[in-house]
Amino acid sequence: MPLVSGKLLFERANEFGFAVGAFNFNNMEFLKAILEAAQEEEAPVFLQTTESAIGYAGIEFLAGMVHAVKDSYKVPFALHLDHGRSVESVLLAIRYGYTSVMIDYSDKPYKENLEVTRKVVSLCSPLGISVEAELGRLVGREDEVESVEEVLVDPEQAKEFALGTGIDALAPAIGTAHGAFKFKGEPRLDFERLRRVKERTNLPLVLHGASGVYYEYVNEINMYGGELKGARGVPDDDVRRAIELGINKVNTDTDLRLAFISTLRRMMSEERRNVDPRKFLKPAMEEVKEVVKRRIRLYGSSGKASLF
Ligand SMILES: O=C(CO)COP(=O)(O)O
Ligand SMILES: O=C[C@H](O)COP(=O)(O)O
Ligand SMILES: [Zn+2]
Ligand SMILES: [Zn+2]
Repeated sequence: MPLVSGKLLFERANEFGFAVGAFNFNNMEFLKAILEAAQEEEAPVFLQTTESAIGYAGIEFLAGMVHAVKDSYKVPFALHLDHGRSVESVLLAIRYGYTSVMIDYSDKPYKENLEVTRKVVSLCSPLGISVEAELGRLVGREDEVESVEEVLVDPEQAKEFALGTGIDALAPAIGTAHGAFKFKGEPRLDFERLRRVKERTNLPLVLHGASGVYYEYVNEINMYGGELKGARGVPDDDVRRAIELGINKVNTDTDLRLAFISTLRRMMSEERRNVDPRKFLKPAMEEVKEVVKRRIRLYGSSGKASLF
């Protein structure tokens, strides 16, 4: 039971009005931290890997670990390809037993996004694999953008795209960005746009670039030799509001990285004679688990494993 189709997670979350946490992993430490946090919170989760995670560890390791431990956990989880950039990536994920994929052609012309996404749905849907796609673009604070209209999702187009592709979930760009530097000034999400996308599509919606970039971690990193001045994330209240307006999957990667790196930086500075990596990695893994639990609670998905 634990390894389930993303379709199931998306449908229940949309029906019951909460969001499932989607957490990125590249190695055993993050995967274990996510699964243990989910188990303790009795929450469903998406375990997700990007193409660069696959480039780093190898898909056979990443998928292999998930398949090897899947019966040791009781909560339902999906193995998801995050930001798949080609049909080949999707085919590879299918071959390795992923139960959910994202095809991200959002930076290509609309028609191309529509056609490729439709093709991915035709490949995945008969296999019970869910498909997420993206409309609009997520831009970092360093990107030069002429106008907001140009990069944020168009609700009317979202409706047409949903009908034209048959996707299971849509990631609408509403003003967030990936990484630790999301906003130049005050955080600003376009909630009205989100409300309209939900109204027009009634699809499960996904919030990318949602990390909180918590002050404690940023501060600790800066204290122990890091350089993250000006880092800024999405406030918890904005995440809650987005979920109220129809977000059903929230992607978090940066918060896990910050939890991990802040612990490593502190430990390596404090334990100067230690040469056993496990003595650094274990507390870093524990801190990742803590932040995953914190995020799961924020999403309202604690205890929701019982719905499956
Ligand atoms: O959207 C994400 C992965 O797809 C991660 O976003 P963050 O960088 O805010 O954690
Ligand atoms: O897509 C969002 C990720 O946070 C970036 O991940 P990546 O460094 O594995 O590509
Ligand atoms: Zn994208
Ligand atoms: Zn993303």
